[in-house]
Amino acid sequence: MAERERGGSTNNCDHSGDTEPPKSPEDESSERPEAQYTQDLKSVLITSVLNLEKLDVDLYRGTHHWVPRSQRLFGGQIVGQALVAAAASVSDNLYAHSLHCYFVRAGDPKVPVLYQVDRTRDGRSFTVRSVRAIQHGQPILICQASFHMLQPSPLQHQFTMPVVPQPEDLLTVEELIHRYLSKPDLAKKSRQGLNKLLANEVPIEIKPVHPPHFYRLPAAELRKLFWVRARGYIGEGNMKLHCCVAAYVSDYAFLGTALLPYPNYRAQFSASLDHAMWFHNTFRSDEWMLYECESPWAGGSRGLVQGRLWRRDGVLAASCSQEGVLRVKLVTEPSKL
Ligand SMILES: CCCC(=O)SCCNC(=O)CCNC(=O)[C@H](O)C(C)(C)COP(=O)(O)OP(=O)(O)OC[C@H]1O[C@@H](n2cnc3c(N)ncnc32)[C@H](O)[C@@H]1OP(=O)(O)O
Repeated sequence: MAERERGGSTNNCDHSGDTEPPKSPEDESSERPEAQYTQDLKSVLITSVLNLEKLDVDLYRGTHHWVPRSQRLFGGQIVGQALVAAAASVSDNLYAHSLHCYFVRAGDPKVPVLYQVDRTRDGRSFTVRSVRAIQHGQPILICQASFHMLQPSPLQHQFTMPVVPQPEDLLTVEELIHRYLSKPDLAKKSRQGLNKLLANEVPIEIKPVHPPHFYRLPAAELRKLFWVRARGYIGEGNMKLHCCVAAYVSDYAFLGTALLPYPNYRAQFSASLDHAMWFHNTFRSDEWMLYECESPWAGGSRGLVQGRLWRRDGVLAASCSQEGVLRVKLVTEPSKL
């Protein structure tokens, strides 16, 4: 990991000495042998994106890796970095259980983001942190994160994970794009669009359960299901870090779920307004998780989306919610992703 100056880095992603949360037998998920991981490159999410530079007590600086075409900062990056900053000031026996964020200004990809942490309260079992992400002297995100000491309880239930094909039986987005690109009759404009998508250096891997029809109007599909994991190796590490990675991942393509019932409309302007997450169980963000996304409501140029991140053994890892502004126009072609 590249060392940062001035007091080192926050996520200290190796965390090899960190205490891990106790595991129940169903928590033991080992889908890829450790030997195979070691051949992979370390995830850029932990070497760079979530590796904040510590400037002072409770003050950090984060830089950008992948910037979306909108040229505003990716919301998941800001939430993930805010959670890294918050987690740095809580003790090792506390785990993030929820966060609530508002995106109040568009992030500027030309300058870094400062994260200022307020130690709101240290309780007996719960600890709360407030984080302001700042650019040009003004907040772009306000985030509240709460951490909890593990406390066993007889109350325990969850929904059941949807039955879907396993990731090994599905293609990645890149493989799907290559398949389209191999079609000789593909229009030049479509080819250019797909090549642009390929050039995206998104640090996460995705396998859609229902492969998108990039250039045909899809049948109205109300639920989005895809397998997702961080690119590269993160390792058992500590659970706080996996939550930060999941926060990053959870915002990717999330708001688009609210457009699924409207294949004839394309977003002219879309931006997430808020983002909330609840962490339920231990998981590894560098292992395949099923992201089940649905939109219970849209109206008034806004849409609400809700998501569930499932471990592949059927354990509910996290739940997410987001509202976004969606200003659309009528089109004859569907969106490209
Ligand atoms: C989908 C990707 C997921 C993401 O990661 S998004 C990244 C994370 N989220 C964000 O960056 C959002 C940050 N927050 C913000 O930018 C602002 O708070 C937010 C949501 C724009 C609201 O700020 P306001 O000042 O109230 O802005 P606004 O809504 O009035 O204008 C925003 C742009 O929309 C335009 N607009 C306003 N009313 C419109 C209308 N009726 N029809 C079409 N366009 C309209 C308005 O001109 C403005 O455009 P522009 O930014 O000036 O180019």
